[in-house]
Order: sequence, then C-alpha cells, then structure tokens
Amino acid sequence: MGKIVVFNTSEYLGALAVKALVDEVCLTPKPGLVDEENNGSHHDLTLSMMKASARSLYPFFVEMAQASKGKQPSQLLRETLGEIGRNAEEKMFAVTNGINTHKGAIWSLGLLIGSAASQGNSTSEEIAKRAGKIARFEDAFMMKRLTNGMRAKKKYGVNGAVGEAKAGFPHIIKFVLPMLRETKNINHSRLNALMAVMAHLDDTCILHRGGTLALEKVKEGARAVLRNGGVGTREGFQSLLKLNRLVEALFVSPGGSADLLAAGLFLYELEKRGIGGNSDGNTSLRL
Ligand SMILES: CC(C)(COP(=O)(O)OP(=O)(O)OC[C@H]1O[C@@H](n2cnc3c(N)ncnc32)[C@H](O)[C@@H]1O)[C@@H](O)C(=O)NCCC(=O)NCCS
Ligand SMILES: Nc1ncnc2c1ncn2[C@@H]1O[C@H](COP(=O)(O)OP(=O)(O)OP(=O)(O)O)[C@@H](O)[C@H]1O
Repeated sequence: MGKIVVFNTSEYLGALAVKALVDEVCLTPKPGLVDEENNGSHHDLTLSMMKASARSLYPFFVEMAQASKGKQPSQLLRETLGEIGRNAEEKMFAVTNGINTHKGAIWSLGLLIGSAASQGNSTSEEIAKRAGKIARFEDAFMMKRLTNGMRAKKKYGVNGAVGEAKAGFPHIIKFVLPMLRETKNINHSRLNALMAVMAHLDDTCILHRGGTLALEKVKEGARAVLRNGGVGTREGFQSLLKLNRLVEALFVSPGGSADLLAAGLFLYELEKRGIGGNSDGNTSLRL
C-alpha cells in the first residue's frame, strides 16, 4: 500500500487498522507466527500473503467505521458489523485462496473500530469497554459453523475470541497497552507486549493444535522472557530465542495473541494521534 491519503475519520480508522496488521506481521522475531524472517509454524502462510490480506481489508474497516458513526451499542449495530465482518472474511479467503490469515483479527479490530467510530475522543479503555458491549448483543445472522476455536473452547472450557471481546478485551487493557506505553524502543515494547499477552491468554490457536500441555509451556516461556528483563536485555532476548525454538518444536502458533497485539497497536496509535488527527483535510499514513 505504501502511503495512503485519508480524507475523513472513517478512512483514518480503516488505515490505522491496516497499519496495525502490517506492523504486527512485520514485527520480528516472533514465536510461531509469520514475520520478516520466516513463516513460523505455518506451511500455508507467507509475509506477502499476510500483507496482501491486511490491505484487502481496508474498505471493510472503513465501512465498519462509517456504519458505527454516532451509534449507540445495539443489536442492530452488532448485526451490521457482523455482516461487514463476514464480507471481509470472504474477501480475505478470496485473496489468500482459502487460507485463514486474519479471521481473528477482523473480529477484534472490527468491534474496536465500530466502538471508536461510535463516539469520538474516547480513551482506549472506554473504546474496549464499549466494543465489549457491542459484542454482547446477539447477532441473529451469525453462522453456527463448527470452527477450530469452538472445538477448543468446548474441549478445554476456555473463552476464546468471542469471550475476550464480550469481556471488553481485558488482555489488551491489562497486558498489551501497558507494555506499548512503557518503553522508547518500539520493537522491544511490541515484542514485550506480545510476551505479556502470550503469558496469560488461553489462545484457541495453540489449544487446537497442541492442547493444554503446549499452552502451558508457551505461557511459561513467555513469562521467562519478561522475568529475565524483557527482550531489551541480553538474558531476556536469549529467552525469546529459546521460546521461538520451543514453539517451533511444538509446531503451534499464538495467533490469538498476535491478533490482540494488532488490536492493541491500533488503540495505541489512536491514543497517540487522536481520532481528530485528520479532521481538517488530508492526512497521509505510511503502511
Ligand atoms: C468470532 C470469530 C473470530 C470466530 O471465532 P471462533 O472462536 O469460533 O473460532 P476460529 O477458530 O474460527 O477463530 C478464532 C480466531 O480468534 C483468535 N483467537 C484465538 N484465541 C483467542 C483469544 N483467547 N482471544 C482473542 N482472540 C483469540 C485467533 O486468531 C483464532 O484464529 C469470527 O470468525 C466470527 O464469528 N466472525 C463473524 C463475523 C462477525 O460477527 N463480526 C463482527 C465484528 S467485525
Ligand atoms: N503474524 C501472524 N502469523 C500467523 N497467524 C497470525 C498472525 N497474526 C495474526 N494471526 C492470526 O492467527 C490466525 C491463524 O491461525 P491458524 O492458522 O493457527 O488458525 P486456523 O486456520 O484456525 O488453524 P490451523 O492452521 O491450525 O488449521 C488468524 O485468524 C490470524 O488472525
């Protein structure tokens, strides 16, 4: 996408969401996930596919923002976002030839964009809370297909992507945002934010492929990185490399944590730039 010029708040929010997805996938070295060095535990994903998928979602994110402008959380808003979200998933699968690149991310970012657009000048905490309120309304049109996430939720009794949203994205508020706000080295703070969420999240991507044993090992590995001072220290970075080898050996992928990092990056950019950053004309964003 390179540079994108945006003309209104909805386009601005859409561009920030795409930027968050591109920033997440480019963050390196991540355990098990696609990054600039390798495709992690994914035989079917590549960096260029992830970027193409992220860019293809732009019009849907803009539409979500437009549809939510000035609206209170309601079943109608939930169903409107649901329909746009399903269309976005369809586009994603068309762009990737049927590979799941951003299903979880569309869900979390979609709700947060809707919430951010519905009421200007909110804090990240308020946006996440209101997104939770939207998610708690029923979507009568939601397809009841058996997904990997549903299987994992049933088997292991965890909440998954839907539970995280309905609870107002506690892992973003408690773990991702504090880390992003903490340090001056962007790469370190983003990797530490990923470690913090991985140390706590019941990620259905990991559970589906590796079960509870793999999830516990991954959580402990992420905790070790933070205990050793984070990725900015020699010991912490060695622990990250050790975690990457562990995740590779287990052949699992923390896709849910990656989604929540991307969603946190979106909120963090929004709090730095402000929602009205482009209100009086063109603003360009480098993606
Ligand atoms: C809710 C979704 C993500 C389906 O989730 P489900 O748990 O059934 O399983 P599925 O395995 O298909 O996808 C889950 C994805 O969520 C992410 N994830 C996994 N664990 C977690 C977690 N604990 N917290 C947050 N995200 C997680 C991962 O990326 C994973 O791939 C979504 O596909 C959906 O139903 N979309 C419908 C469109 C919609 O209603 N959109 C409205 C807002 S845009
Ligand atoms: N950098 C990334 N690399 C890989 N996955 C990512 C990345 N960022 C986010 N994700 C998320 O991970 C999910 C894909 O994970 P995964 O391929 O494990 O799921 P799946 O298609 O349900 O299952 P599986 O591939 O195990 O059959 C997507 O929904 C996406 O949102």
